[in-house]
Amino acid sequence: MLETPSYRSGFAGLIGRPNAGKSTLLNTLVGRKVAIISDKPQTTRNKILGVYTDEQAQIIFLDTPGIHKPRHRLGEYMVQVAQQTLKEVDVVVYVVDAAVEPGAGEEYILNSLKGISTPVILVLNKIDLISEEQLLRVQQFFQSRFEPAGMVALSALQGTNVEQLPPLIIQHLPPGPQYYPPEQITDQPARLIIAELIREKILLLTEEEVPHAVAVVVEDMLERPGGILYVPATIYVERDSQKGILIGKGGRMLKEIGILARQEIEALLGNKIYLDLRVRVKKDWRRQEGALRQLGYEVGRRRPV
Ligand SMILES: Nc1nc2c(ncn2[C@@H]2O[C@H](COP(=O)(O)OP(=O)(O)OP(=O)(O)O)[C@@H](O)[C@H]2O)c(=O)[nH]1
Repeated sequence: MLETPSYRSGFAGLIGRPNAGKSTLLNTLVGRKVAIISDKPQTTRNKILGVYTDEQAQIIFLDTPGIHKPRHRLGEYMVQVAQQTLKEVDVVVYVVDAAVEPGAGEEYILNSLKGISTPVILVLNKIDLISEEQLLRVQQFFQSRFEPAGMVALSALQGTNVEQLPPLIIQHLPPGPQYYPPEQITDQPARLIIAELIREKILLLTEEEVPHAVAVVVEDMLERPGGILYVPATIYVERDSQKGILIGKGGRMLKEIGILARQEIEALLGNKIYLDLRVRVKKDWRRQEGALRQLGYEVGRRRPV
């Protein structure tokens, strides 16, 4: 993990109408894996779309559900989630299709931005399709509605000016560590899958009351020298007796769970891993809202650390 005093890292909320070119932009910025990642169903509120890393900073792009599809009937919840996300991120990246005249969809988004003090970077996309006059017109339209903290006209598809975007975002990020190894585009789906695999092994090896009382949280995925991925994971149970069963005599049960899970995870990731399993008791976690939230069973912002 790179951690220098001048390094910056933080969250960018990606917004824009459907078809504005958000995925294309992320693909150009971050790499081809992003599209695959965004296909995976995820339950987290703030889905990580991709992670951009360079020498100066790391930008974690978050999805903003509820803002992308203004035509859909939105529950109050979705609107709240969207607003909340916009407030919580360090910077908002608003992607616009400059090849279409701004209409009701953009007005909806502009409205959502009202009353939010987060800096907004305006991306006028698809400049390969339009004349300079049209670009100027679109630019004026947006500038008459709000004050962007930065603006760039680019073509996500052709890559024109795309390199100008990260510096605009980075200047709004706080100092912080590199949360993810540079080659890792996102680890959310991987973490969830690994947690499920561990849980599956527990179900296989234990019986009765234990399986239902178990929650598994993969705390991190860190690259260690030699290409080994260090994966600390916590198994939560409700009672001391369950903890005893899971650990087993002389730690045998936990070891067995670890071996079985590790084999499958290595096959899945194609990487050597060091699985560091711990068992913790969280009394009656299933009944406690706070505990549930902590375990990721409810909406709530979780920094990826
Ligand atoms: N000509 C041109 N086409 C682009 C550009 N960027 C994106 N597109 C095209 O616009 C369409 C929509 O792009 P996406 O990246 O899927 O848009 P999106 O905002 O992610 O759309 P949703 O997933 O519906 O929210 C695709 O056909 C892209 O190829 C660009 O810079 N120039």
